[in-house]
Amino acid sequence: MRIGILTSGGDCPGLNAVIRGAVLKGTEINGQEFVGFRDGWRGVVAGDIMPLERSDVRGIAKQGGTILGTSRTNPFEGNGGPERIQEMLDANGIDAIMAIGGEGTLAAAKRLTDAGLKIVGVPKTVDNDLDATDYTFGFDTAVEIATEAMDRLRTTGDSHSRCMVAEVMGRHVGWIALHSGMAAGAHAILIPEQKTSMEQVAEWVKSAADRGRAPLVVVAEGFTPDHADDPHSERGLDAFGRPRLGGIGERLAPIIEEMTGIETRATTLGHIQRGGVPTAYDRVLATRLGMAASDIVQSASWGQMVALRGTDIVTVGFEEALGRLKTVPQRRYREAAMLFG
Ligand SMILES: Nc1ncnc2c1ncn2[C@@H]1O[C@H](COP(=O)(O)OP(=O)(O)O)[C@@H](O)[C@H]1O
Ligand SMILES: O=P(O)(O)OC[C@H]1O[C@](O)(COP(=O)(O)O)[C@@H](O)[C@@H]1O
Ligand SMILES: [Mg+2]
Repeated sequence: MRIGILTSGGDCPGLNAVIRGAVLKGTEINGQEFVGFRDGWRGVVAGDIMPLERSDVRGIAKQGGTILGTSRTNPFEGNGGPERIQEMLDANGIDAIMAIGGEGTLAAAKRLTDAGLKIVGVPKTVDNDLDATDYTFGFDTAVEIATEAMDRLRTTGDSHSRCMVAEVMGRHVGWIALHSGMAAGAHAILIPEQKTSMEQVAEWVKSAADRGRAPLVVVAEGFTPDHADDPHSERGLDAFGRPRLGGIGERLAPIIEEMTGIETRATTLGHIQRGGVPTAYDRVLATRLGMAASDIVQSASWGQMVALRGTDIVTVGFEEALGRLKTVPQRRYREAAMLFG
């Protein structure tokens, strides 16, 4: 069996560990061969293929990014579509595709599988918002980076008696904000799932300042204040037509300063959260998912993806994977909010 691997959508730390896990298990145990598609579905549509042998994945588990490159190409557009892709696979002797990506990548994979292509999936999202898996690789690394940044913001905030606003990723869900904010002892955490008034934010900030603390406010980029209708976006649309988020922290800082009288500074962490080496936890999770993905190709489980349930790697269908976003439950938000202010 010859398998083509692709990574698609936004990158995150751990993608290379998945590739290595799949190639090692596949070549050493399952008798498989591998090639890589460059830049996600773009490489599939264009037949842009690179070698992927055991020696090509040496030492890459600790490398950030993806050695295959990524894109947000839609495989049904341009010269794409299931017939053309099947022709390309036949021409290159490729039997199956292993797609590593988020809900968009898996939606494309499902449509192609429904049309008869042999595809398995590995879930990828730094936001940790896929409901069919308990955790995704990259999330732990992002939380670790954000927490370290917030620890640093707190010492400079303390020195100047300022309020510090830290903006983290999280388009639809506030998992990175919730976990890094709790870890750093934030005085307010603002997430997309929870409408919050600026009066409430100002109250938390003043309460922390009254106790002699430099307030730390953590905000997810997808947070919508209760006076706005949509998340803040000022950078146009991405390749898939979605608004590019980011900048809400800079918007909130002057409002907080105005309402509290406390000098306030904002920092947007942005892509720093997605770059660099993955944590040990993410390397282990990604390696296990890659190994399991090789196994489900071996069992011809087309239309299935590997997932984490508790501490076990399991298999779920693409429909289930695409069914629902994993949002922060109210009870988790309320638990964190008990410590605000
Ligand atoms: N319904 C769909 N049909 C085909 N392709 C899709 C669909 N939805 C999303 N995509 C493709 O999925 C990819 C991006 O989605 P995803 O993997 O979720 O990553 P991200 O959320 O980081 O952008 C792109 O290649 C996009 O064109
Ligand atoms: O700058 P890019 O590559 O468009 O990505 C930014 C977006 O990707 C995300 O990190 C989500 O990506 P995931 O698909 O990994 O969950 C968002 O938090 C953010 O809005
Ligand atoms: Mg996504």
